[in-house]
Amino acid sequence: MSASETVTAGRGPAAPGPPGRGRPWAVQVRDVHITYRVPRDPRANTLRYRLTRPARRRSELVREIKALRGISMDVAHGTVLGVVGANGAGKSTLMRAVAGILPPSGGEIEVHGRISTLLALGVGFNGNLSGRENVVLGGLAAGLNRRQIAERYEQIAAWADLGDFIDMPMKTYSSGMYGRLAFAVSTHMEPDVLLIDEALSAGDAKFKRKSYDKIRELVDQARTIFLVSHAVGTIRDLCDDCVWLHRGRLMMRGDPQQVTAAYIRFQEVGEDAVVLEDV
Ligand SMILES: Nc1ncnc2c1ncn2[C@@H]1O[C@H](COP(=O)(O)OP(=O)(O)OP(=O)(O)O)[C@@H](O)[C@H]1O
Repeated sequence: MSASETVTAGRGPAAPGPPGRGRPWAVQVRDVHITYRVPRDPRANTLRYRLTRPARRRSELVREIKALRGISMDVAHGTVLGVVGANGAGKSTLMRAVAGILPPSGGEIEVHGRISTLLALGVGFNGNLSGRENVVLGGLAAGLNRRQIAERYEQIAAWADLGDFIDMPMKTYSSGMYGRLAFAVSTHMEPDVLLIDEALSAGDAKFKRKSYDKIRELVDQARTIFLVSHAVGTIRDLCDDCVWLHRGRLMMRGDPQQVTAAYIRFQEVGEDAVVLEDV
C-alpha cells in the first residue's frame, strides 16, 4: 500500500473504511483540528502576574499545541478500528473529540448511534459516591434510563468483581479497581460505538484477559469499536481497520498488519531519516 493511497492529512477527501462492505457510517470525521492553548509561563494565570507585567500580545502569553491537524475519516458500523501512534501523536485527543468531550477547533464530527467510552465514564464518575451509585451515573451518562440500568446492574457488578468495594466510595478504589468498573460499565451499555483508550494496558493479567475476551464478544456482536493501544499484537488480533497518527496528522490507514508494520518501521528508523513516501 503506497502512502499516497492512504495519507489523508489536510483537506483531502476522507479516508474510506475497508471498501465493499456497504454498511452505513458510524463515525464521520471531517477535517478536524484541535489546538490546545496553554500559558507559556505557568504563573501567567495569577493576578499578581497580570498586574505586575505590562500588557503583552496574546501570542506571547499563550502557547498553541496543535494536537490534531486536519484529520478526516469515515468509519463504517461494525468496524474495529485500531489507533496507533507514538506518545503525543493525538490519539487520546481524537478519542475525546469523537466522544464529544472536546469540541474541535475546526472541522466536524458526526456520530451515528449511541456512544460509550471509558474516558467519558471516567470523567463522569464521582469519587464520593459508591461504585453502585456510579454505575447508575455512568448508565445515565451513556443515555440509558433507570430501568435499563437496573437490568444490567448485576452483570456489571459481576464482571467488575469488586466484592464489598462495590458499596464503598470510589475514592477508596485502587486505579485498577476504578479501571475495572469503568470498563464493565462502558462495555455493558450495548453501545453502537465504543471507544477504548489503552484499557488493556491497565490492570493485572487476569483483568487484561477478561477485557480482551469482552472486547472479542463485542467484536462478534458487530459493534463499532475504536481501540487505542501501543500493543501492536492486540491491534493486529482484534482490529479489521487501522489508523496511524503522528504529530496530529493521519499518516496511514488500512489493513492493521500493513499499517502497524509501517508504523514500527518508522519508529525503528527514526522519523528524521524517513520521508512519508517511504512507508
Ligand atoms: N489537556 C491538554 N492541554 C494541553 N496540551 C495537551 C493536552 N492534552 C494533550 N495535549 C498535547 O496534545 C498532543 C497530543 O496529545 P495526546 O494525549 O492526544 O497524544 P497521545 O497520542 O494520546 O499520546 P500518548 O500515547 O502519550 O497517550 C501532545 O502534544 C500533548 O502534549
